[in-house]
Amino acid sequence: MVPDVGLVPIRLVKGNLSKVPPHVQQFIAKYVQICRPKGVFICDGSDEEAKEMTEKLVERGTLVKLESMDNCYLCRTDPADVARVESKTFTITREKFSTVPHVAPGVDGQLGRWMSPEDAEKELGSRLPGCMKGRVMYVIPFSMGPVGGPLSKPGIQLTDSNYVVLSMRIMTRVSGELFKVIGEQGEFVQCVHSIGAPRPVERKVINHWPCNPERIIISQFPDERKIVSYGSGYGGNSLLGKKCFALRIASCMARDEGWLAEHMLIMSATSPEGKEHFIAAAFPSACGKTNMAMLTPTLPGWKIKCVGDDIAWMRFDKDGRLRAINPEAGFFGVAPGTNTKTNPMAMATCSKNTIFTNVGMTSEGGVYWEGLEREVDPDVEVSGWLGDRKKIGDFKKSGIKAAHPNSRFCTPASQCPIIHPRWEDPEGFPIDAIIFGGRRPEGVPLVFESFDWNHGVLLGAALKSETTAAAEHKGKEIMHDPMAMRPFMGYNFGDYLRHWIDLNKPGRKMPKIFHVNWFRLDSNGSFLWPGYGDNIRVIDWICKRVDGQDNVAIESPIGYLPTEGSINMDGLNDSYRTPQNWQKLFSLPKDYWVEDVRETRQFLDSQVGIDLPTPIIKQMDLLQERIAQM
Ligand SMILES: Nc1nc2c(ncn2[C@@H]2O[C@H](COP(=O)(O)OP(=O)(O)OP(=O)(O)O)[C@@H](O)[C@H]2O)c(=O)[nH]1
Ligand SMILES: O=C([O-])CC(=O)C(=O)O
Ligand SMILES: [Mn+2]
Repeated sequence: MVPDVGLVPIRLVKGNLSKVPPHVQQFIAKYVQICRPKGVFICDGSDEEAKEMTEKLVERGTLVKLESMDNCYLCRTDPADVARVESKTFTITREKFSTVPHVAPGVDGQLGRWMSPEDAEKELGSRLPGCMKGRVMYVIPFSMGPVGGPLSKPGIQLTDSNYVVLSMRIMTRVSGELFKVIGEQGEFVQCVHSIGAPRPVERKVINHWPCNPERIIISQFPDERKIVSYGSGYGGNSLLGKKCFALRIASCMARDEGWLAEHMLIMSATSPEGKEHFIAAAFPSACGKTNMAMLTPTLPGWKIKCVGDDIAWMRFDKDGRLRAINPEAGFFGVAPGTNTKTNPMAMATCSKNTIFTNVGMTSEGGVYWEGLEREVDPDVEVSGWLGDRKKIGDFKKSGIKAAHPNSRFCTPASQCPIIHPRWEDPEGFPIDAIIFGGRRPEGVPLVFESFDWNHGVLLGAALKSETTAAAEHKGKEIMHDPMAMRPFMGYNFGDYLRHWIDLNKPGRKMPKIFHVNWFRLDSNGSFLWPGYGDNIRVIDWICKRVDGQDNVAIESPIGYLPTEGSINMDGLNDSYRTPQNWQKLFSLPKDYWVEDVRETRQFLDSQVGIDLPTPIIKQMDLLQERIAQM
């Protein structure tokens, strides 16, 4: 029920309600009525607004100014609020099976979590009323994609967290202009966020980071294009434009409107001959998208340009090309492991105007995390994300991490030195290749190519990876993460696969589909492949395939593999260039693959059940037959 605006006093702290279209006013009024903030602040996205807010947060202690950097700030969260909480993330639809597949009886479904509208009302009804008492409700008008662009979508986020306001300004396009756009278009995605800590707070506030981790709920209502998130201030839980909107809600919009919303980076690779190829790649969280999107090539003559590092919205144009935009405006990147060797472009990007969360801070007011050992003076003292002060070496010795493994930088994409000069082109870029990949310590070669589109969709559906710190999982295990979308699926995964398969229509130029694995290990546990900038060697091969070179690939049971020597190893350490190493990188142990495909089949059968599209079942049959004959 939407209350009459006239009946609800919207006490404005700042901003101008007259520019806000009536239906947006109603949305605000409804949640003022429910959440009871002490006032409403309508954001305009201006720099002054950010400056004022930042100063206030520094005064309060929520942000620490990083004195040796340019307009950079450190935020430390409550240690109980450091990652996405998949177990508390739900999709709410009337019909259960529009959200989740028909899993086999007795099987615990892993592809999406459904909640009934009645239960959602109960859960939210016990949380939202009065949840913003004593706090200001900020109204953030934002656009995913360039404002007003043909592939773009607007949203309004209500939040009681200033950290979220500042981060949303970096990650999305926040602008008062959007009230006009929404006034004209009508539609917008409703995003409601509360940290769940009304004043006076009942739970002890740690690190000036009020939150309510015991009661977290992240709820998506695809039919209403609405998101309600409660209890967490962190990342994908709270920056609602990102995973909740641009993946979970947008994948439903994409299903309805015939396009794709995917957990993919977008990059361009220009060969020494000057030919530019556009690539989209899906790897699960913390598996290398940001790194690949802006890699520094070690092969001479290649140029990489970054379009996006996490999310791609893609739609076929009238000429049958799949065009991709990056709906985001910033990078929310994993800090540990990032340094001037592995990812110099990310280091340059986050050297100014950046908010760091849960990293360490040097006594000089710089940042420190695991991976920066060689770039920070070893004699300098670092205060870790938990507040303990030690020298770098002592962190190492004690086994305590200076930065949380999921600590992040939140930084404007426009600052990336190799951002594509047309990265904000509202029409997007034509994708030549789609890559899937994960952390696969065993059995899976560095790169292979699907035989065709449907086989490629199976590669995505069968994606697995070792778990990382990006979500609440404990320990390392190989987990299925189909299409790198398991935590972000907005609807029934069987329907989603069907949607992918149905995209292949006559007259369309379908991208080629590949699978990569930078993470295969030697018997002594070290990586067989140098990774990072050397991944250009694999991209080089992929581009050759896109250009139709037949002599660089041979058929194998799992797809086309590079012919020996067709990956350029020039300049690599001798140990990488031996035939033995090639063998280790590309071997297909039969026992491993027999078991892998059996396990994948069992996973898809039990998890997707009768919703599994016939073409995927057929692809599984073919794969299993080919492997049996190995
Ligand atoms: N060995 C190896 N590690 C890599 C490579 N690329 C990335 N990594 C490591 O993987 C971790 C995550 O990399 P990111 O690029 O931030 O992952 P992401 O997919 O963007 O993660 P999200 O932002 O969570 O979606 C970092 O610690 C990297 O150092 C690679 O080619 N080889
Ligand atoms: O959602 C987040 O918190 C960060 C992210 O990009 C991911 O986990 O894939
Ligand atoms: Mn991500």
